[in-house]
Amino acid sequence: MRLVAEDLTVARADRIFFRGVAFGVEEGEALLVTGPNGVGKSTLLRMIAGLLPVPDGRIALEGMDDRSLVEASHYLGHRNAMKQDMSVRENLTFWRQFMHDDRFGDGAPLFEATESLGLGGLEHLPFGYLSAGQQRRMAMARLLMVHRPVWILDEPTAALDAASSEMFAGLVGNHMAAGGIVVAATHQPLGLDAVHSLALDPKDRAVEFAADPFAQDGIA
Ligand SMILES: Nc1ncnc2c1ncn2[C@@H]1O[C@H](COP(=O)(O)OP(=O)(O)OP(=O)(O)O)[C@@H](O)[C@H]1O
Repeated sequence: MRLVAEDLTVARADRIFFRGVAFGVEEGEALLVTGPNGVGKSTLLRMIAGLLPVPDGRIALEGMDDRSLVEASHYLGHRNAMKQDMSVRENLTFWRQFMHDDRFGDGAPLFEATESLGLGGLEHLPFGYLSAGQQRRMAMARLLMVHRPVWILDEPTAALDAASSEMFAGLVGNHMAAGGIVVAATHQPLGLDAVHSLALDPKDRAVEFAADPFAQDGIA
């Protein structure tokens, strides 16, 4: 299994940020995407996750003929994608049912996943009752509850204290040791081995408009 990008154009709506982006990430490796605010890290991650179109070039997961990159990926964005008024258990159960795929086998049971994140016993609470760091960690439980070989993580540790960041680095390290691939946008080192880095530099930004910059169609 290998995640590859070739001659990729990174663009959002009608704005082209970078051309010719390329990388390759093997099993057991991570790619850290770095760069200042607004440079295009989240845009690139959303393209890899299939949430934004690829205007030019190619992103693919090679060596998994029966599964597309989107099917093989977990995407943890800036936001946690959990309903504030629903309990933690209801939120996580929804995600397991929504993402379950027999081809990948079963993940950890709900209570084991929350325990692994140091949050066992809080499953009955409305998600909105948890602190910002607890919410972030609970959102990570779905990475454990549903197997996906590729984890796409947007600033995963932004709300976490040092101990929680270290715990998360351990989970990511386990995923990589089991042959998983990680792509993470981050402003902080994640403490991982086998890491490639892709620094998006504003100096290299293309900043082109692909079409009428005032057109509203296609705003993602
Ligand atoms: N929905 C959208 N439609 C059009 N442009 C957007 C949209 N969301 C973000 N942008 C623009 O795309 C550019 C890149 O944003 P992006 O979120 O990818 O940056 P980033 O590197 O992840 O930043 P940060 O470090 O602040 O998270 C920014 O100029 C931003 O204003």
